[in-house]
Amino acid sequence: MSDTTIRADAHLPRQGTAAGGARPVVEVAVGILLQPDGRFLLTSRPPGKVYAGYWEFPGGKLEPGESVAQALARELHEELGLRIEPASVSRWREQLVDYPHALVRLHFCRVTAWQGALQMREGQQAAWERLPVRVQPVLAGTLPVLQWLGEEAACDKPPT
Ligand SMILES: Nc1nc2c([nH]c(=O)n2[C@H]2C[C@H](O)[C@@H](COP(=O)(O)OP(=O)(O)OP(=O)(O)O)O2)c(=O)[nH]1
Repeated sequence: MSDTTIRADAHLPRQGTAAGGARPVVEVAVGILLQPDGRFLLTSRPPGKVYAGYWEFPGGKLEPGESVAQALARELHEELGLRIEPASVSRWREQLVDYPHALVRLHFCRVTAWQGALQMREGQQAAWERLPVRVQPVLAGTLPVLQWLGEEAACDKPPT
């Protein structure tokens, strides 16, 4: 778990804080679909959702009783028509993000195999990207992943 919470749009009021109690944490499963050549899949948030048009990794909220891997498999199928096997999913990092609309814990998973052709089932867009990414804007809670991928790529390079 990252020891820092990202506070997105800090100037905006937070929903769910009026009663003064602790804000519930919304658990979210997120998939980083990686091609052998290093490209990864970003999708745009569909019309009608908060931060519509922002780019993110595919995924969504856990339903009651679901594991992260189960939620990710369900979301990838619902949103993109892709099927994944648990063996091709590995939990990577977590990040807490404090948005005006919700406090979310993002469970980032690396996915190296999937079946099916991409279908944009929610009116979103998809792009196979490399660093630096061409699509904009990128969601605040998604930006750290780009930094982590960049750090990994730097570590993989031979010393000059
Ligand atoms: N999928 C995804 N969500 C992200 C990323 N980064 C990030 O901050 N988030 C946040 C945005 C949302 O607050 C939350 C995901 O919730 P969502 O509303 O998209 O989830 P969902 O698909 O289950 O939506 P719904 O059923 O309520 O329509 O996680 C990311 O890279 N991918």
